[in-house]
Formats: sequence, structure tokens, C-alpha cells
Amino acid sequence: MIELEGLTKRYGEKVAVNNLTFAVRPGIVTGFLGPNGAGKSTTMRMVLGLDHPTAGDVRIDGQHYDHLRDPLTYIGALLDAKAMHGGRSAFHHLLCLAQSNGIPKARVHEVLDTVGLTPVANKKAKGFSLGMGQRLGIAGALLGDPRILMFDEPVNGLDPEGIHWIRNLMKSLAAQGRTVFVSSHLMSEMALTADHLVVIGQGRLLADTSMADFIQQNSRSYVRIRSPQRERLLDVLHGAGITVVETGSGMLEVDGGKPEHIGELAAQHQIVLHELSPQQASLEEAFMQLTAESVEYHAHADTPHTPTPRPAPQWGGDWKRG
Ligand SMILES: Nc1ncnc2c1ncn2[C@@H]1O[C@H](COP(=O)(O)OP(=O)(O)OP(=O)(O)O)[C@@H](O)[C@H]1O
Repeated sequence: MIELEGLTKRYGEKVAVNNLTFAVRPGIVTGFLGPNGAGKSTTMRMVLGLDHPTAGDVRIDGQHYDHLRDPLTYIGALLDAKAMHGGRSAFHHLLCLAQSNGIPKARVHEVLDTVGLTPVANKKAKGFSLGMGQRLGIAGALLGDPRILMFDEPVNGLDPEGIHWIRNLMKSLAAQGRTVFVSSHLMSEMALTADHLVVIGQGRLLADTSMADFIQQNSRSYVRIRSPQRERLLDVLHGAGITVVETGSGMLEVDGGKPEHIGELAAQHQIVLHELSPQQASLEEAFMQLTAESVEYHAHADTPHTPTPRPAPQWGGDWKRG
């Protein structure tokens, strides 16, 4: 379990993370969403003790990261796949991590196999593609067989097979009772992977809820109806006290209606239906709706806005014995 309480991080005037309180629970995949610059990576860095909170607290299974003995055996993380020594082979990179955390060498071979990098184990990491780098970063996260896993944008650079693989990996890690905390901008992927969502905007908590509730609470669900006897159907629905929205394309929409009820009414009045389909907004639509006001970096056709570059997080470099 990861627990945040009033977690806050300021960089000068900028409040990157603002009083976040939530818990990431075991046994499920928790998605961490937010527009660019919302504070996701800063939060994750604070979980790993790579950044120190201005205020508040974050604990891993009740302990501060700095107090964990052999931290890789508690929490494995992928924050920045490029934050590794490019001159080392994949095998050596993992071996160094293993040795500093009391993990046996045999485990290095196991995780290389799990992520599919055994054939390139002796190749230097600097020659790796983005996707291979992601796999190596994931191998590092799995090395200590930790109860908690945290991935920042793990599907970045992965091909469709790789995306499918990481989705199943995360689900199976959660099914084993582990805590899995993952950020991604790929909403369709998140919708397939996460059971629970934590959403932040401009450093503040916007939602901490199940995937189903999040979509339901932040979007419109309705029944779409198409009928060649549109006018008669309208009369019947109005007669039954149902509010109908008429769309320009000739469709009818009933907010929050039950398709069974509408279908039965139509049948009772012998009205032909060509379509009767429940419509649920996608995670992407719900996310856009919730975060619309906290998006900092809008694209403009003629004035592209680029956030100020900042140093890459030093993943792995600060990990040490407690
Ligand atoms: N080391 C730093 N110094 C100054 N400002 C920083 C630093 N790290 C992050 N910030 C600022 O804090 C805010 C949150 O950044 P962060 O990278 O945590 O957001 P994010 O949600 O991970 O964004 P993205 O989705 O674009 O990766 C941003 O405005 C960013 O510019």
C-alpha cells in the first residue's frame, strides 16, 4: 500500500503537488491520470524519496522510502527508462541493481526472460530502442519481486504487442495481490487496464474512484434510438413521461433511460426500431470533461507553448540501503 497524506511540493512559486491525500491499495491496478504538468511524476518521485516534500507525508507499507532496507524488494518503479548507464549491458545494469539490494544473480536472468530481453542481455543499453529501454526499466522494477510496483508511462514507445504484454503483466501482478500504480496518457489503454483511478489537475486531487464510477460521474450515459416511425415513437415516449432529445441526424436520445423499458414500450405500440443502443462515454471523454479547467498547456495553432525543460529524474541513482 502507498499512502499519501497532505503531500505537497513547491518549486519556488510553482505548487507542483498540492495537498494530495489518497491511498493506493493492493490487489488492483490503480491508474494515475492528469493533464501535462499536473504533478504525476513529481508525486511518484516523492514516493521514491527522489524529491522531498515541502509538506505532508508519503509512506510505503507504513514506512518512509529512506527507511526501507533493500528498497527494491518493497517497491519497484519505472520512472524514466532512459535514466540508466548506457555503457552497461542490460545484464550488468540489472546485476548492479541486484547486488546493491541483496538480490541473487539468478533473479537477473529470470527478469530478463520475463521482459523478453534474454537475447540482447549482453548488448549495451545505449543501443536499445525506446521500447527495449522500457522493457529493461520494467525488468529493474520486477527485480526485487516487490509487493508494490509503480510505473510512469510504461507503454511509451512500446509496439502493440508490447502494450498488450504490459497490460497483462500489470493485471497479473495485481491479481497476485500486489499494489500496482501506473500513469499513462493513453486513455484507451488505461480503460482496459485500471480498476481504480486517481486523477489530479494542477497538483490537486480531482478524483479517487473506481473506473466505472469515474466514467458514470463525469460523462453522459444515454440510449440512442432510431426508428422509421419517429413521430409515433416520440408520442409514445412523451406519453410515458420520458424526456427525449431529438438530434439533427434524426436519432432520438434518452438520458439515463433503460433500453429494455424503451424497447418494451415500442413493442406494445408495434413501432419498428432500427436501433436501440445504450451509449456510455469513453474514459477519454470523462477525463476531458473533469480536467478541462485544469489543463495548463493548451495547443494553439500559431503559438505552440512548450513547458520549460527541466532535468530528467534520476531514477535508480538514489536507491540505497536503509
Ligand atoms: N525540478 C523541477 N523544477 C521546477 N519545476 C518543476 C520541477 N519538476 C516539475 N516541475 C513543475 O511541476 C509541475 C508538475 O510537473 P510533473 O512533471 O510532475 O507533471 P506530470 O503530471 O508528470 O506531467 P506530464 O504528464 O507532462 O509528464 C510542472 O509545472 C513542472 O514544470
